[in-house]
Amino acid sequence: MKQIIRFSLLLYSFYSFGQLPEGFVYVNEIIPSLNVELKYFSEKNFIGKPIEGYKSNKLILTKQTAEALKLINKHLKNKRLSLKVYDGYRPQRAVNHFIRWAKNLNDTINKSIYYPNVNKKDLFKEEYIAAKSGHSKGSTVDLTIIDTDTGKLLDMGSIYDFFGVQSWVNYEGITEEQKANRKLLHEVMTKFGFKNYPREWWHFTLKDEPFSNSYFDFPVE
Ligand SMILES: C[C@@H](N)C(=O)N[C@H](C)C(=O)O
Ligand SMILES: [Zn+2]
Repeated sequence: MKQIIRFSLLLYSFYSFGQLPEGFVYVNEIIPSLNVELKYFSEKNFIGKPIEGYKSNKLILTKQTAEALKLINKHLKNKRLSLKVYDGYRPQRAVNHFIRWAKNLNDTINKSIYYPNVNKKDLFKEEYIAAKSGHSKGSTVDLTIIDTDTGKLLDMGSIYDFFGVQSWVNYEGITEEQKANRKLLHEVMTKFGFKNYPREWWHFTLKDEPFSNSYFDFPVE
C-alpha cells in the first residue's frame, strides 16, 4: 500500500511540475540568466489582455533552439549585450484567441499603440499575425537586445509587435543607429542558425527546426 501511495505521489509531482513533450525544454534550465518577458502572459500586448494558454512567464522552446540562444547570449556577452525574449513556443489555443479577437472589429483597445495604421480586419491578411504560427512549432522566438551596462533596450525603431511598415526589417525611415541595431540583431541570429521574418525585425525561426510540420497546443505553465 505504502508503495502505491509513493508511486502515486511521484506521478503527481511528475505532472504537476509541468512535464513538457519530448524535445521541448524550459529555457531557464539551459540559460538561467536569460531576460524573459512573455508579453502574452500580461496585458501589455496588442489585445490588451492576457492571452489564453499563457499561464506563467516561463519561456518554452525546442531544445535545439534554446541551445542556439545560449550560444548567442554568450557571444553578445563579450559586447556587454544580452537577449531579451518576448515570446517563444505559443500554444495553438493562444493563436485561436488572436483569431477570435480579430473577428470583433469593435475591440480596439490598444490600436493606437500597436496597429495605428493598419485596419484591424487586415492584420491576418497583411501577415502580421498567422492563423497557423511558426511559434506553435516551438523553434520560433520574438526577441531583442539589451545593453547590459545601462539595462536599456537597444532602439530598434519600433516597439515589439508594432504592426506596420516601420517594423519591416529593411524599412528605410529609421535612424542610422536604429538600422545598425537591427543589423546587429539580424547578423547575430543568422550567424547561429536562425532566419528572420521580413515583416517583423524581432521574429526568428531556427532553420533546422525539429518539428517543421507539428503545431502544438500544450499550455505555457
Ligand atoms: C503576433 C506576432 N508577434 C507574430 O508572431 N506574428 C507572426 C506572423 C506569427 O503569428 O507567427
Ligand atoms: Zn513572432
